[in-house]
Amino acid sequence: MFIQIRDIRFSYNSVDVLKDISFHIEKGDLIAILGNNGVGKSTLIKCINRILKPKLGTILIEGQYIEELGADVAKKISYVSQQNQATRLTVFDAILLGRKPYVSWGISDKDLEITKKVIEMLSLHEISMRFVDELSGGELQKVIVARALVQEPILILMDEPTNNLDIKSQIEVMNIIKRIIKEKKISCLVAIHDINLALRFIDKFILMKDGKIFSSGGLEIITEENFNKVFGVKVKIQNIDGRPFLLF
Ligand SMILES: Nc1ncnc2c1ncn2[C@@H]1O[C@H](COP(=O)(O)OP(=O)(O)OP(=O)(O)O)[C@@H](O)[C@H]1O
Repeated sequence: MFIQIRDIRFSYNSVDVLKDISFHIEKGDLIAILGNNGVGKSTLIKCINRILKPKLGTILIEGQYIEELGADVAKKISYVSQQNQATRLTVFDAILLGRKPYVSWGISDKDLEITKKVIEMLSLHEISMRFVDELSGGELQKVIVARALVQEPILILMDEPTNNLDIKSQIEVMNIIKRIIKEKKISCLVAIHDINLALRFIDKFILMKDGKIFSSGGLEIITEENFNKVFGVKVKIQNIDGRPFLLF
């Protein structure tokens, strides 16, 4: 298996937030983590990225314990966080920063080459010399995704990548994520609040409730019964153009 998350437990002070979380991620998977505010989505992402240290449990990346990877974790996993500060850097430099895990004695031709390729891939060439703090929310988000990509990870963790974006930018960012997962044969785990956006673009889900996985799987777990229990509200799910759509 590509990535295995086994029996993860995590508490802030003595409050248990994650309780025995286990699941696996296959190559090419795009998985949405869905659940109410405070259920532990961000905490789970931070545990996988080792920003937080779980109290119990193991994570295996391509069969290797994550602890054994040391600083090389940053070459395997990239992280798009909820808060992204716009800085006084050009788009090119901000994306190049994603090569940091590989830079030892200075920036190499390979670092520049990969950065240029990703800029091309995400059609950012026209804004590559603009300052990041002068970009729109959607442009900035694409830059953040680009920075995660130049890291050449096998897994991208994303915490609300479409927050504060208009509909057009949300669709654009989701399409980019889907395309990249397919082209690069990597995997992506996304915590996302916009359920209908997730249902439109994503085919695998982890439904979280009370710090646990309530259910995980494909579109078959997207049922009114599951959603009523997970979100604690009565919802209706309808099929529109072959995709489920949530009404509430
Ligand atoms: N640094 C912290 N110290 C103490 N408690 C925290 C800390 N960060 C988060 N928590 C608590 O842990 C629980 C899980 O938080 P987390 O941010 O993982 O949830 P989430 O599902 O991502 O929420 P949201 O959907 O609102 O982003 C919440 O009850 C939250 O208040």
